Amino acid sequence: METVQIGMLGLGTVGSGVLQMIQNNEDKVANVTGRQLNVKKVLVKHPERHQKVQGGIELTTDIQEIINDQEIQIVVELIGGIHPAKEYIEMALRSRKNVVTANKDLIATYGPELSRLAHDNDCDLMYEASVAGGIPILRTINNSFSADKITEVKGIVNGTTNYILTQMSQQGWSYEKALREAQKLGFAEADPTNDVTGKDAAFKMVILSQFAFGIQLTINDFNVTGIDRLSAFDVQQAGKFGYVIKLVGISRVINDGVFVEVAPVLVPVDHPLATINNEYNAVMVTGQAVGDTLFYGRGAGGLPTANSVLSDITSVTKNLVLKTNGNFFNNYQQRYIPATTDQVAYPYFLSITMPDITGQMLKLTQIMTEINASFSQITQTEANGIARIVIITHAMSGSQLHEFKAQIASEPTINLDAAYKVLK
Ligand SMILES: NC(=O)C1=CN([C@@H]2O[C@H](COP(=O)(O)OP(=O)(O)OC[C@H]3O[C@@H](n4cnc5c(N)ncnc54)[C@H](OP(=O)(O)O)[C@@H]3O)[C@@H](O)[C@H]2O)C=CC1
Ligand SMILES: N[C@@H](CC=O)C(=O)O
Repeated sequence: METVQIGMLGLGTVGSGVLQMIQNNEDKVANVTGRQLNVKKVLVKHPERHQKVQGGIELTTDIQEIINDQEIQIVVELIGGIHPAKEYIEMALRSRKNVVTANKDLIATYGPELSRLAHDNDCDLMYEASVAGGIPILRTINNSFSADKITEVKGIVNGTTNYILTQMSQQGWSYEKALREAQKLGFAEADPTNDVTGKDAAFKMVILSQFAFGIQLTINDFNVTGIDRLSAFDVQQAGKFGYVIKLVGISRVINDGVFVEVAPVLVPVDHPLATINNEYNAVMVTGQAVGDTLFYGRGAGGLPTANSVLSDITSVTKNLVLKTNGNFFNNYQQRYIPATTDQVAYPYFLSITMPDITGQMLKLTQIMTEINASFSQITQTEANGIARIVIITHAMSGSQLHEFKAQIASEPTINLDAAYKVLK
């Protein structure tokens, strides 16, 4: 049987998982594709850390050793970040090597440019693992929603923050301890800033929106809020109201436009997304014909993510056998029209603090009446010289929220600490 030679860039959490899967499952892969897979060379930064690598695999710190190797037909990029990953992928594609990557930062930022380069060189560029780790969501949207009109894609698409929120609420861990553990387990990015600030989830929503709606966004086109400023008080108070707080990405068609956001939201405890814990992710895709569908699985971690990388490697291999490489991974294209804030209506959780509560409830009621909004739940507490009022509103538009914030800002003794959407 012929062998397809692979050059891998990176041998960290995901790279090690890919190596393990290729070695453990070679019979099945050969049966399915008609080819043996062999990882011939691996690019790393610190070769001294990888002395235990076996199986005749050559370690290198020089990308040219992979690019100039005529036997290598597939380059698997698992180093992460934009540079030098972008340049390495460009070199590989220009050398007519097919590319598989798990790099959402890169695909969300330069996906169209790299896809065009791949196409121009008759090569595949596939990136199933870039969204929701082990959940096969991109191919599912491509293949199984090819005719249905998708109206919304939303979900929990970052494993690190979901792990942190779960440990904080279920084990009472501090934010710092939960983050350290997520790093140890290999869920977090090399620099976890993108995880906790919502940027990693935003990259994934850019890619999901492209697959679901054919639109090309950047993460600067929509609001991105992470969990790094979420307070333990708000998490507890949401629980008392019957909600859990999750970092949720939403991409939703409203009239002719699309509303996109990544932010902490309150999810009712009986909503399917409320039950997604630890590093698990879930993506809910709503189609006009099919209605709601839910895809659930591990969103981070070596082997789950490696499974998605392997699904791309086997797809590329089948294309090599059939000589059909060079098609776009996704070629749906529509113009992006952002939904206006007037059109986007959700109930809100508003967390408000003040030194003294006297007369403030009346003030808040007046503001809500002025902006034509109303409360559905409200609670007040006082501790350590700080009074807090927490409100859940009925649905209000983004413009009403904006007006509420403006009026609160003009009140010297009232602070709006948090305003989170509430899922229905
Ligand atoms: N971890 C996860 O759960 C998931 C990760 N991803 C994505 O997969 C990719 C890889 O992630 P992960 O495995 O966690 O990352 P790691 O940080 O664990 O591993 C990165 C690897 O890349 C190597 N590397 C980094 N920079 C260079 C460079 N300039 N030249 C050569 N080698 C380099 C490192 O080498 P060395 O070991 O020698 O230092 C290391 O082996 C990222 O794009 C990430 O976003 C996607 C889904 C889930
Ligand atoms: N850091 C990411 C890894 C997978 O994409 C996450 O936590 O989800």
